[in-house]
Amino acid sequence: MVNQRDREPINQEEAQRVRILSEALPYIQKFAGRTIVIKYGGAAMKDQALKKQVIRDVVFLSCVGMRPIIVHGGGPEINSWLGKLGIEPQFKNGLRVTDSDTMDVVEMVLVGRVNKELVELINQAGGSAIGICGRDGNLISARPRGEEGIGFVGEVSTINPHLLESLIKTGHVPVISTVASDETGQAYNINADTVAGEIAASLGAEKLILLTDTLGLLKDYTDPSSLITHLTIAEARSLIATGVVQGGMIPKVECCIRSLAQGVRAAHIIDGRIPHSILLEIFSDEGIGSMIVGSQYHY
Ligand SMILES: Nc1ncnc2c1ncn2[C@@H]1O[C@H](COP(=O)(O)OP(=O)(O)O)[C@@H](O)[C@H]1O
Ligand SMILES: CC(=O)N[C@@H](CCC(=O)OP(=O)(O)O)C(=O)O
Repeated sequence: MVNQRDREPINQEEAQRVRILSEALPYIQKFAGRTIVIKYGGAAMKDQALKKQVIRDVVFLSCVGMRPIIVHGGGPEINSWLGKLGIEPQFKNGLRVTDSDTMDVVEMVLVGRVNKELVELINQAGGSAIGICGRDGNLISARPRGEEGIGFVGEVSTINPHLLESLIKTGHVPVISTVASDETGQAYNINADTVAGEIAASLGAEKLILLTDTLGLLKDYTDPSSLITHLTIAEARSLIATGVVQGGMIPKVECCIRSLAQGVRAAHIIDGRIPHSILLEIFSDEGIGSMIVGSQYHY
């Protein structure tokens, strides 16, 4: 071991490392014990190296005393398995048309593959993940969305947060697939953004973070320099009404608004393609991507 008096003076690289660690302290203190719901979308899951960084970020949050929960998607992987089985994926208003065969594939892919891979990666990175779907512990009761010709697409009827509360209190990281059943046991396919928003609301989460494949909310989504960094619920509603927010971004903004109205403190739409985007969001004042807040929020 080097005697302290013989040690070289701290070099620039070490100084930088120490500064970064020291700057993290106020955020660790602010968010320790707080629940952070992260929706990890299939679009941001395509790159295996990035996926491992997302997982490390989640394990980091858990190790410093925060309570992360992952709600995952997996749309591209479902499409790929449907293709292997000769079934053409179909969508209506961004939601998958889910007949009985498609429902079986959705459940097999989300619960059997995507969920277990994420659980495995978290555990390999030193965390303790538990994979569940809406059916486990009566977490989510589903009801049909009831739109003509859309099949077994569901929406959340109720959330029972007790199982999640006991898992996060004991340091586990719940990893949730968004398949749930109704009172007859019929399975439904629910959009993962919607589920993440409802879970965040039911737990009074500190933050809802939606990881996707765009910088955040853009005024003009062909122009990256038009990123909207901060906005209120009212401004978010007007972006939908004026058509600035379109397609797959509509359910994201809607679930942010719904969760904020039910007490979540801040909702973030961030770019999962940026390495360590979760840490960049949580451990800096400026954050990244777009942050939507309720009117009572103080920066
Ligand atoms: N105003 C906007 N700002 C940014 N992206 C937008 C906007 N309006 C629509 N989009 C689209 O929404 C997409 C994200 O939704 P989606 O593809 O459903 O993501 P995920 O698979 O992560 O759930 C973006 O890639 C972008 O094409
Ligand atoms: C009803 C509906 O569309 N369900 C989605 C559920 C998965 C999901 O939301 O995945 P992403 O977040 O990767 O898009 C689907 O079947 O693709």
